[in-house]
Amino acid sequence: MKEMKKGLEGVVALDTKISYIDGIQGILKYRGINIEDLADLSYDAVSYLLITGKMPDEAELSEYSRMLVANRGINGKLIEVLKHFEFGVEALDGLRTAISCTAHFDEENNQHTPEANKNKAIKLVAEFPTIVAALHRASYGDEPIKPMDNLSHGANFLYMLSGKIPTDLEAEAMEKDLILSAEHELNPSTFSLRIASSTLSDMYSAVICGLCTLKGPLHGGARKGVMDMLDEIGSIENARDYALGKLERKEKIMGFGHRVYKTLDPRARIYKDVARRLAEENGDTSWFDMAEELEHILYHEFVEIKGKPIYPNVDFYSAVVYKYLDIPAELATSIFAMGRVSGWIAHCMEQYSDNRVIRPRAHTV
Ligand SMILES: CC(=O)SCCNC(=O)CCNC(=O)[C@H](O)C(C)(C)COP(=O)(O)OP(=O)(O)OC[C@H]1O[C@@H](n2cnc3c(N)ncnc32)[C@H](O)[C@@H]1OP(=O)(O)O
Ligand SMILES: O=C([O-])CC(=O)C(=O)O
Repeated sequence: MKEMKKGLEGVVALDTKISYIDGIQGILKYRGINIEDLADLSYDAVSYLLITGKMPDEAELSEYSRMLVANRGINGKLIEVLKHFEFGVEALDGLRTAISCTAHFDEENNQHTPEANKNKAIKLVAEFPTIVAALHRASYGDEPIKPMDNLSHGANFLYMLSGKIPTDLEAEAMEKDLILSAEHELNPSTFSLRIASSTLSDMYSAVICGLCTLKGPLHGGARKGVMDMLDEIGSIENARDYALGKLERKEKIMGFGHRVYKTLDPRARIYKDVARRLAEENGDTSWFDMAEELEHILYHEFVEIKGKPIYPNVDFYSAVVYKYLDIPAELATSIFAMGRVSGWIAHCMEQYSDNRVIRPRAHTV
């Protein structure tokens, strides 16, 4: 039996054309394009790029956006189901069940043709924001707000959440958030989705595997963890004691560290810039200042204790962005999933297109 690598660290499990990470230099590309360049596009364009492998031309993008807009509405039966969820702690529990319901309502669910999969992909990308917003409103006894056709994917989500049209900067922040969250090679949720896809299970089931794996606090759940942590710290003066206390108790600090990046996650840099701009627009930079202080403290403390720094990951400044967008912490993981769903679908399709069942071995002790 070969050497066992705990947590599969450094193990290469498959070939992919979808994304590329250089964890030493801090480079991330989707389909060969740097994340810094993608961050200025629309989520629709990036979603199309991830799923089809090709940057859309004007006509292709307009047709893709038209199809997404046409599929934003959700089934009335689903809205009735959402009203029965007790929720307020982690919306992803409701989202997971809701996606399972949408599979029941889709007659193509168990059809495995490329055409059926293309239709499922559109429905999933289009419906995620509507479901998350409707779930949230239902938890307060409010009726869902109908999607607005002329708003971008991100801006429409913010509108469906609160009923207010977002400012230009808020809309830009939401689009960027979805783009930056959309894809990250063989992260845990994508890996679990690829395993499900490799058994030739259907796309909804594979996406639900992704959702369930994203939820954990060591993965996408860390974004909510950061929002809760910022609340707990409360003010910049408390940041040092909080960080030192955590390190002394050998507890993980949410939003820091990464299996692959040994330098700053390139997405964190973009998020930080957006968070700073939102703080300035808001006229209250306290969340941003507290986060930046924590980043500096941890960097220096890690150098002191472990001889190397620790950096914020994608979940750190995204949480600060959510604070300024007035997004409740319990929605953070579900909003991450709204972006990631395009990457998941791309991986599901890539697995189907050149499949071998994923089945490693265990070392029996
Ligand atoms: C979207 C995403 O999934 S991004 C990641 C989101 N998750 C988080 O933010 C949770 C906090 N971070 C972590 O738990 C980890 O850094 C992970 C899960 C992201 C990566 O885990 P691994 O690659 O297994 O690293 P591991 O946990 O072994 O950490 C290596 C060392 O750094 C320390 N370390 C890593 N992250 C942190 C952290 N956030 N806070 C404190 N110490 C940390 C570990 O204690 C360990 O120290 P040791 O060598 O003295 O034992
Ligand atoms: O790649 C990972 O392990 C986690 C991550 O950053 C992501 O999923 O975006």
